[in-house]
Amino acid sequence: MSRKASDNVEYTLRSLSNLMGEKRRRQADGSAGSGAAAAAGERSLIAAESCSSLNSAASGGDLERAARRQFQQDETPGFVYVVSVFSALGGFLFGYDTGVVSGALLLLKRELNLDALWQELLVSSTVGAAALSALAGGVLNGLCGRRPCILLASGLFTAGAGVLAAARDKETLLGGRVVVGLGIGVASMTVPVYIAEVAPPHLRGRLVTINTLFITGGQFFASVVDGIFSYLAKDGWRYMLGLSAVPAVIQFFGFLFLPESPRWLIQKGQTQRARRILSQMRGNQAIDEEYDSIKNNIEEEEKEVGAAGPVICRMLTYPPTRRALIVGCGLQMFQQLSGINTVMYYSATILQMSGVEDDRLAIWLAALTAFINFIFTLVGVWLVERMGRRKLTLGSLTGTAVALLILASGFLLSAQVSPRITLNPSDPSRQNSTCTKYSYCNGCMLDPDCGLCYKLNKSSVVESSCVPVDKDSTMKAAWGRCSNETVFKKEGLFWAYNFCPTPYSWTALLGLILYLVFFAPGMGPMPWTVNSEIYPLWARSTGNACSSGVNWVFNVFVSLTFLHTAEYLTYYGAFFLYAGFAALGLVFIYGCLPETKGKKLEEIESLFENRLCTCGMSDSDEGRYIEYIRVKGSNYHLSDNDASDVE
Ligand SMILES: O[C@H]1[C@H](O)[C@@H](O)[C@H](O)[C@@H](O)[C@H]1O
Repeated sequence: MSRKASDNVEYTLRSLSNLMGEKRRRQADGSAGSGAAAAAGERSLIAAESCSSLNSAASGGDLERAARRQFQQDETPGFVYVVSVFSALGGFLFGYDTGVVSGALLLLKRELNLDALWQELLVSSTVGAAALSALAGGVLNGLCGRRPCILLASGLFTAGAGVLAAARDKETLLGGRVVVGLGIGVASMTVPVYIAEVAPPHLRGRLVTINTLFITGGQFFASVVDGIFSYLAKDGWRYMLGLSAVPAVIQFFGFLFLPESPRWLIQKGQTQRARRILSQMRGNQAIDEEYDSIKNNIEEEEKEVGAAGPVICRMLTYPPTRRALIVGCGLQMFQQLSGINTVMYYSATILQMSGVEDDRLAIWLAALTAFINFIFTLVGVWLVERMGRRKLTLGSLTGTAVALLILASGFLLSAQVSPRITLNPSDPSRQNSTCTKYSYCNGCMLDPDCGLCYKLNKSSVVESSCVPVDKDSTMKAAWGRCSNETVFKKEGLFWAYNFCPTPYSWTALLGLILYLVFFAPGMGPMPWTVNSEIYPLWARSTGNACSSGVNWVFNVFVSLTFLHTAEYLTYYGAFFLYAGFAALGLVFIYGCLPETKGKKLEEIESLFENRLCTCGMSDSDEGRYIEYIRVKGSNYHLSDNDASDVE
């Protein structure tokens, strides 16, 4: 089954064009002349061959013109983009439905009187359901194909949005959130696979990364919708939760007209349909070679791995797929362990900590955070085919780890200069409260039931007291000086829930911004992109199901443990811990993640033939651009050093 890259030969004038461009650049440098002559003498590669088309274009000018003409004609048809964008609506819904709930909860908890447990249930039920359905999605994808799974996901999104918008009680809401979660899980594992399978190799990274762009776009859009409808105290949450039906319906109807993945069809023996769809996706480009390569690959796979036993067992017993699975799941695990969702969730507090007093402003600034995540994912779309997956992921995770250290240091410095509590007012209802036991703001801040009421003298905190927070709104105290928002603000009092006002708060803000700038282009999208390409066809659905499942399981794990981790290790401890995970992830990625840029899906398996985690050793080869050119049945392997041979 293993195919050496050199077996997958490609006759490509585009490569010639690239090589000639390189040659021209060298000539312009004035240094190419002698080198070119020597190299040409050594291997008069192309000229010596009897390829009539090349011979007829013997002069460099003709050849170049022919290459350019071919290059211009080889344009990717718009259809591939249409298909990718329609599929990526699944990513948008994933982002929207995971992002919108925080704003909806602010309104819901008042209207339906939700306690902490119910709020927690409404958030984690979706993520938990997504974990389960991502795992089940593997079987569905293998049996029914990618298209029915995308249709199923959009159906679930639509149904879930309808139930949520019309819900009369919390139980119905819970049901709706579970249905939406089932849709998210199926979409999160199917969409990247589908896009990777229809995209041409040179655009695959970019098109799959667009799916993550849609995820972060969905999160941004959700935060804007939350901001807008937060002004509508009654039923605002119905609009927030119901709006996702719009893109879901668009995707559903769009996909009724869009095709199945040609690779899946070939695997199922529906070769005529597969050929038709493949040529639709490739426009004027010849598809024979790609078609044969996919077909041969499937046949070889069947011969070598056999079809007996569950796919996951076959994957685990066959070393290349076992290694790919470890890399894919490892990437997803480290994505979540670097704390993205905690940082996003916590952004409003970090912003408040840095001096944003107004609650509404904090909501809008949280939308700004989501916007930074979105815009820098766009940078990733731009970079992925330039830098390649490996360098982009390594660079991104290094920056993420440094940003986490800055974020943690911000919290650490703030904790060290944590204001002292100087006033201890007694509860008028004489109820016992834990809040009075804290002598410093730091302890008060970590207790979810308490907040700090204080005044400012220049920039120092004075007359501070730790008092219970109002059960309905974390923006004010349950009783005392800070219990009436309009009055206490007029009197020059401030209320801090979840944070302590200190002169170092800006460090945390800097850490937050740097975190998003570095995380979003690489660690955000690459785990999804890489997973969509590293498994051979027979293992692709199962591989993606497992790795998406790992992503969701760690997502739940990190979100559920954050508050406890912060309680035991304090905030800075929690962020130092994430920085530690990011550092471990760096070692893992440096050692184990091979470069998949520009390779055909069928070639990628050969990257996992060597022992696991030996990629770091071959880093020096990475920059070399390798082209395989078939000239009348012969295979030539040209490194960039051979560019001069072409003319
Ligand atoms: O790739 C995405 C993206 O980075 C999102 O912002 C994040 O919320 C998801 O958990 C992650 O899987």
